[in-house]
Amino acid sequence: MSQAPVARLHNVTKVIGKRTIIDRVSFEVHPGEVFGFLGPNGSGKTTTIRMIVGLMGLTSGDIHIANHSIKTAFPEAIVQVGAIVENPEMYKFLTGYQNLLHYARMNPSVTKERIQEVVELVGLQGRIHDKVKRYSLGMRQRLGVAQAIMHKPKLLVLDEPTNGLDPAGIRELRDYLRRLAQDEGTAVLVSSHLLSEMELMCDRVAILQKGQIIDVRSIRGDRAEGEVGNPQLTEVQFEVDHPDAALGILEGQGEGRIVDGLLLLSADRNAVAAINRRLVEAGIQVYGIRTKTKSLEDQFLEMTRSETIG
Ligand SMILES: Nc1ncnc2c1ncn2[C@@H]1O[C@H](COP(=O)(O)OP(=O)(O)OP(=O)(O)O)[C@@H](O)[C@H]1O
Repeated sequence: MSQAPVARLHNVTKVIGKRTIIDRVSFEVHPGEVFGFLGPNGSGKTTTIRMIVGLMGLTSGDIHIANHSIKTAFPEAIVQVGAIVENPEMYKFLTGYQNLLHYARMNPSVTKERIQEVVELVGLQGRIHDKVKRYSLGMRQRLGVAQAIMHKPKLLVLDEPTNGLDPAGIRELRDYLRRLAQDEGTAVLVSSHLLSEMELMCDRVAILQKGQIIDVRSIRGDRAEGEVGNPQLTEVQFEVDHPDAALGILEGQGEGRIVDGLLLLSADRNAVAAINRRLVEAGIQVYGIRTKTKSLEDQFLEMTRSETIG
């Protein structure tokens, strides 16, 4: 991507007491991108987000927002951030519009035209003059997002925005976040512990495990409609006469193991033919080869399984 990143985390580390909660986390979020911050409960998503939005200091490393360091140029950096980290405070006895007007008064740069614009962006135009107490959870969240983007921040940060939403609410959230990213060029950072939701919503995800980033990957673009997951990594099953010998021959060709007399390899799909040739040339009889494309779901579960086992 050629455009400068809106958010750049570089070796962000947080130590609380003697525990390193966040360990050298680095990633970038670009303009117009919906970026997922994915990790199991307790992996450190909220802590990282609190540092990005200035609610918590860093132990080391740095965060740049629109090229301003939050350590050395905090006011310039933070003005470019809109966020919903905890539940947004709304006056339930006022209408959605009155709530937005109330926040707009605190920020002289926000015009009535801008309020109208954000109301349309989040799709609340039909209900904006209803009292907030009559809003569903999804509508309250839209109002929260409308409020967070009123001052045209370059970065919008939402911590677990799908929590409590039904599938229709999640779909709507996805649609208006994409509209926001496309129409206003906003970089959107959303956290979640649910991969299935991130796959529907995001262009890229970073996977966090025990305070460390273990993977950053694209999850859109190269997959067909309805197909889930990234087709690059494949689990290949080789049925051979001597699995142990075959495993030895393939040492260094990717992760391998023997299960029920079958040799299982995690390998790039394109490498399968070369692996087969190597086995045959070494005198191994190959009776069958089966490939199974690992979905991002499989990989995420594999990556995070150690977390639950301990
Ligand atoms: N102020 C604190 N003092 C001590 N430990 C903390 C503090 N804040 C967070 N932690 C610990 O840091 C780890 C990461 O917590 P964090 O809330 O960032 O994770 P998370 O990925 O957002 O999880 P969840 O989805 O459950 O909120 C947890 O083990 C938590 O207990």
